[in-house]
Amino acid sequence: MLKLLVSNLYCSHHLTPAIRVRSNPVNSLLFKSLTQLTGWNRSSLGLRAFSSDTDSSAAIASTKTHLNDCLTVIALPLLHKPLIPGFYMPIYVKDPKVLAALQESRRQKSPYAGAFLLKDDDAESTDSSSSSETENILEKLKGKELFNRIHEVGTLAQISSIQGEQVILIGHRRLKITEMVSEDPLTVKVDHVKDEPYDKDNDLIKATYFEVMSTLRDVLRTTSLWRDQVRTYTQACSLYIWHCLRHIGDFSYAKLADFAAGISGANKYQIQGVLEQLDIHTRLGVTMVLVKKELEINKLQESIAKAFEEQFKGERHRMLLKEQLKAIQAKLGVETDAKTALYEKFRGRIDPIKDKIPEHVLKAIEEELTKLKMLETSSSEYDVTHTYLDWLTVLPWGKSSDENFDVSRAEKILDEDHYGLSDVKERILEFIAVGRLRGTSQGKIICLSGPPGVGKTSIGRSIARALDRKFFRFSVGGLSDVAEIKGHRRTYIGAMPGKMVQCLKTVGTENPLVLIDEIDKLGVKCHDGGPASAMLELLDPEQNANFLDHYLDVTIDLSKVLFVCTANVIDTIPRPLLDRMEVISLAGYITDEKMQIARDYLLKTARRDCGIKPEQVDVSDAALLSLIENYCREAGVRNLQKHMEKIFRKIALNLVRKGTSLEVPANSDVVTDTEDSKPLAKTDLESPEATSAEGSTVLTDELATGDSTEPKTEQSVVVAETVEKFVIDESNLEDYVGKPVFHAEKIYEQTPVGVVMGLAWTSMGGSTLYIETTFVEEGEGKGGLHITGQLGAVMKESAEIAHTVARRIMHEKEPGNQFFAKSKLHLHVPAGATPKDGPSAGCTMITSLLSLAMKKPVRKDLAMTGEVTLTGRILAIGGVKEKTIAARRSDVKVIILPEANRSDYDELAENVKEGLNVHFVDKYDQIFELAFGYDH
Ligand SMILES: Nc1ncnc2c1ncn2[C@@H]1O[C@H](COP(=O)(O)OP(=O)(O)OP(=O)(O)O)[C@@H](O)[C@H]1O
Repeated sequence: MLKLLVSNLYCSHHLTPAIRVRSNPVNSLLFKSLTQLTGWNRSSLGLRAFSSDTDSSAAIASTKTHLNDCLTVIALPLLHKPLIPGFYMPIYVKDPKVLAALQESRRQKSPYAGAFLLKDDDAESTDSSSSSETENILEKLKGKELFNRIHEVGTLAQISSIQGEQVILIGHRRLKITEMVSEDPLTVKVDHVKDEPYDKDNDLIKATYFEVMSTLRDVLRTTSLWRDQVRTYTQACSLYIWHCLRHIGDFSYAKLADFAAGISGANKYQIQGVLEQLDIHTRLGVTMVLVKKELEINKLQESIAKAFEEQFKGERHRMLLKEQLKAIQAKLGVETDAKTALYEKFRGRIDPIKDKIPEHVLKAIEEELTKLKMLETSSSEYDVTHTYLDWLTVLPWGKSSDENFDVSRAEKILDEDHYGLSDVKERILEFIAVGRLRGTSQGKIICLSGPPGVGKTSIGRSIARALDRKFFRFSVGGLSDVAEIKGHRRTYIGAMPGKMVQCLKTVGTENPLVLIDEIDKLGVKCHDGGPASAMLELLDPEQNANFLDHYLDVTIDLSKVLFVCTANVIDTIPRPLLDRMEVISLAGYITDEKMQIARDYLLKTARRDCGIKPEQVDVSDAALLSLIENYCREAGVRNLQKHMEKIFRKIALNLVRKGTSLEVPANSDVVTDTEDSKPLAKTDLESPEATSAEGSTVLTDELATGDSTEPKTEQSVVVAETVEKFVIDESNLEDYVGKPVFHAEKIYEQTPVGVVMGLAWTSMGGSTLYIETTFVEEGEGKGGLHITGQLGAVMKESAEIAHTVARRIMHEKEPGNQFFAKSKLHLHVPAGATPKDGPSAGCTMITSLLSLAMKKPVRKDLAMTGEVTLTGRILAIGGVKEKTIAARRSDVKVIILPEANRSDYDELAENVKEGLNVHFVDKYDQIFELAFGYDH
């Protein structure tokens, strides 16, 4: 309707007299834009004064014939609406005979024809017909049949131009058919119909005239399409409207009625009614009804627009509104093929699972689908809706993998994948057993904490395999943007959902096991603590049943997801998160354990990954031990694994160089060794990032199938005839991995006076460290302690306490000893570059100071740990397991631990405690005896 209005208005010759053109820049712009919008040129816009009922029409096209002479004309049928005098109308003439006749009449300087509206046939509804169907109707209608189908009253039309089949008509005056002259082309005799005379001063006519005029002004002002175009395209249009409005007053009563009818969105019969109406007052009355209706429609559109705008604020929704208006305007019910296909695709996704999709999500999907139908495919809003629907419909609504709570199977898988870790495995089995009894393992967050490379991630993967859940991993180390977790709002360009939604899409089930790596390195320092609270929202079983991703904008249920977090230390995990977690600690491995892991797991995996057969390599135990002790002194086995890979890569290169390689790709996981063909902990399709360097804060993710992937053994492998065997032992290890990085951890074979070994714990695991004290100078009143070694505040205080306690003990043991009173001492903790802190070195410091004061070294192979109070009480410390393992690594034979840690020690596995002589103390005096008594 509005579209018609625009086309009529632009093309109306009624308006052209109103534009008094002067040559100035604004007018030039005006005509430029009008010609752009209408496709008309300057002359065809009829810029000179033009009256539709006078001879001056010659100004538009040079004609010889006087209008009054046009009494026999070719009858042109009009399909969509009648031609109102003063308006132009392009039509398509397919019939070559009619076209030729029209061209001939132009050549003879009598370019006129009669334009008559076609009556509807009951069987054909031309309004809804497509253009091709319409052409068919016109092609079929000829001669008498056509004569019977056209309205009697029509318009004398000037043939302004003929381009191909397009003929442009300009309406001049009303005609009435009197008789048919010839059939092909249909030619008719016509009378020129005159308006009935009327009294210009009649108040009733005047009032109707003004009412039509003011309503018309309102229509022009309120038509949103006009306003939009004026705002968007060109200022010249506003000038144009301004001219229209100003000069409507210049129209005669009859012309005003015609103009109003022409620009209204009324249907063709209503306009035909205006055309046939010769009584001016009645014509004005009828058009008044039409324009008032137009105004009402405009107002309705306005209020719909406002309501929409209020409901959906922001640019995105304004665009949506525009699209909807366009859709209304064009009355488009036809979708493009692409759009229909897309619509069908989404329908195909949701229709089979409708009952499983939560109601609120289904509602959102349906709304978006309706919107998609109305949007233009070229609009940006269409793309946004398309992507949004893609996400909403692709999520695994109601789709879960069947959970397996078979404890013995789980035990087998855990053992298959990991050596040792019996306490950890036990905890996991307990967890699975509870899941079996409850029927679900929901509502728990497991946190695996421990130093790098101890197998936290791979344990997570094994749990997924044991439970038959899909596996997804992502790291949150250093993450500070909440959007990574909760997604971006859809209004942002390139908006994406958060990691969790991406995870669900990737795994395709509602109940995966999600491993969140490095939760202790979550960026909590950001001003609103965003990531931590977003994490809480994600992990907390109370909240995650209604997790709101900003992009999805509908809540999703994450309560079926099993979350496993990993952390190096638990101190930095935000407290509310930690409270909800079930922490399982992995302390690190002793040398024996590493040997087992290296031989039974890492070596085989590394060899297989390099495509080397078992009979081609022999790695001796001595070589493995040397690797562990001299190259990879770490709590975990990551570095050890890297060294193994390095060795096998070198062997692979040698094999290939010597041409004795197997004829399989180096990265193939084909093995012929049946002994080695048992599955080795591979639950997933590992991404390269999954084995990235320690401490990496790069956000990575990976997908695992959760299914066991048995190594392929059947594939045929051609083995070279002579298989060279590579033997790796201590003597040639350097050729493969270079010079040893570490030498013995012990700096001293026998600790000298003033030096005592302590036990420390860091996020990288446990380690041994020496406390060294030495005498600086002596003098009256010079007693004091200088401290170095990058010690933190707590450790510095601990040194001061140790100095005081040592002085008191010395005073008790040797009352005359003035050593502490007169000596300036220096206490240092190597290595100087490593920052250290904590109170657990208190007892070691006292012992070191007393050793110096008494000039007596402590007993051999002794290490200790414990916090000391000013009165000499020994308090509990943390990391007993890590410290014990570190002591074993350094060949310590005697360790002193606080009595309060006895139970922690008792819980340790026998192999960890093996060969250790442990003493539990609660007073420093006991340590004094143990360190200097030598008898024990
Ligand atoms: N007990 C074990 N038995 C067999 N293999 C192990 C064991 N512990 C660790 N590994 C292996 O060591 C490698 C490193 O383990 P993983 O990546 O799981 O360490 P992590 O504790 O997650 O380290 P980070 O804290 O750096 O993420 C893996 O290949 C893993 O299979």
